[in-house]
Amino acid sequence: MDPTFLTANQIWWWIMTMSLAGGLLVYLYAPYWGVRRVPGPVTVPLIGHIHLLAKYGPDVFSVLAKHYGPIFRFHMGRQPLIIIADAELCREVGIKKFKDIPNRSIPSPISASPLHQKGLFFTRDSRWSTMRNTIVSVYQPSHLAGLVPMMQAFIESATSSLESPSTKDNQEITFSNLSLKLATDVIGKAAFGVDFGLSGAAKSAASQEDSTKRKSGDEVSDFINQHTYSTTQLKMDLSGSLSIIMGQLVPFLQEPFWQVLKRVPGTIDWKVEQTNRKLSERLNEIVAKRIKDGSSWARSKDFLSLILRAREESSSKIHQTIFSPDYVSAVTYEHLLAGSATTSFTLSAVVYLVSGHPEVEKKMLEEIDGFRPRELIPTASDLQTKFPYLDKVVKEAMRFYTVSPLVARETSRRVEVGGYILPKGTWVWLAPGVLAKDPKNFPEPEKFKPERFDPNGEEEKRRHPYALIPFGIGPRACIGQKFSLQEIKLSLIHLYRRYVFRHAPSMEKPLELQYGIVLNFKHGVKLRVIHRI
Ligand code: HEM
Repeated sequence: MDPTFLTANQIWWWIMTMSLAGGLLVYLYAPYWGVRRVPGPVTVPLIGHIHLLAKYGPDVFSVLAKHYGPIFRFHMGRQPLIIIADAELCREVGIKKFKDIPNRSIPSPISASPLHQKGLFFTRDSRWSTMRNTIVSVYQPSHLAGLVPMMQAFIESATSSLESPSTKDNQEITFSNLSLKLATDVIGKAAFGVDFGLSGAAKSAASQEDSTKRKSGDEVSDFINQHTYSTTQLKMDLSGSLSIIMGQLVPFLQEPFWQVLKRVPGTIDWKVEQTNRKLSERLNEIVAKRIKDGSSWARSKDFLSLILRAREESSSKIHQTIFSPDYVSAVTYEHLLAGSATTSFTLSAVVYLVSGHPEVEKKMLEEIDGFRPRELIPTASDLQTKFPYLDKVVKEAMRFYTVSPLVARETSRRVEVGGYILPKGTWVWLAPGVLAKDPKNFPEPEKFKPERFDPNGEEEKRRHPYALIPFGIGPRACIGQKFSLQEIKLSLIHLYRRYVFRHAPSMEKPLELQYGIVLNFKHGVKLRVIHRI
């Protein structure tokens, strides 16, 4: 046979191979093509820019913003993100063009988890607005004000170990553990009406209005372990499960990988599946029981009861369908997810920063000590109006360590942003973490200076109104903002009436952070406790 001629079979294989290679190239480059005019670094096939995350850590977006300007491309594997690193452009995306960009993109760690997808965070369009309008009523100021005694009871409980006679000055504690237990207990009670009992002995006010019997210790810690595992596996870099990694690199392979690996005992995917299934079953049980018990939760003020009541009272069929039991479970669980790690991180960040800045600590103590009598628990209104310096300290800590440095959005139609036309389905991510370190709005951004928020100061007057957006922006901004600030300020007042803190010798310098679904402390916040009284 003449070797220069190919057989029909060989030609067929050649065409197939070329078509597959061409198809794969189109698949890998299609999302890039629509946004190719937006500037960005050169992409590495398959991994995109993920290696830059490893190189620069959480600062990667500030580094890229300096180089490429206020709007640039960052590829998570095949998926381009259009990063918005400018306050005015954030206003454009989050508020002015909200109708064109109303939803969040669903990152691959979430796409395999219906539990995480059915909450408010990832629901879309009209389902989201109906859910949000109902849920928002739970955050009325009068309801939040009524939560102060419950929050205070958990704060006292969580900090009671610091007061024990055996506790000596200079005792070293991992404050971030204490604050996570506290925040999880508070949100567990507020969301489910269940006392998880992590913060120590449950105190009276927390237990009094408890319509649900306290669960046994084992059952609760099991639930919390599952919650922690499920949350910490939602990783954005390449350290998650194999199916999540595939989802980052070649998204269409995520589902088949997940379907296979979740059946293979010992793999992370299998463990995640087991955990999420148990978590969902547990949540569905709580919801089903609450629906069955009917009148017994009629006066309960927890989030789950309020949602169920709104659902019962609504004559609208749509309402009942939108709040089907699985969505009620998801949205209630989401509170635990969205409200515990974020609030706890912020509280720990404040205490860590104040411990290293005695001049800030002095002013804060003067203000807290000036609120009398000493035993008086501030009301919600006191918290909002009588602690202006504390407000500045919390704001500055949230600027210094922005717990959600990125806020995900997705275009619903073709839209122009910052001079670029973005096709429908483009992932547009706001970068509050970059804005917070922009010297245009925050001179000397690496200095911890609560005074920069002085309303009469030049810096505050000159600053763009959306330069600090740790809770996001526009109609989709954080629903729990007032809830968490109330809890954080109440905790700080309780703590600083009794103690001050210093960095423990075992605390690393500089502080190391790690990227998960939100920012976290790599080795915890370790402090020495000094009694004031
Ligand atoms: C310091 C504490 C917190 C921080 C920094 C924080 C931050 C955020 C951010 C940045 C967003 C995205 C906003 C956007 O897309 O514009 C968000 C959304 C959300 N947060 Fe928070 N959060 C905190 C506490 C809480 C708490 C305590 C809860 C629940 C009680 C909560 C529930 C939610 C929910 C449900 C959403 C989704 C809202 C929607 O899509 O309509 N968060 N949060």
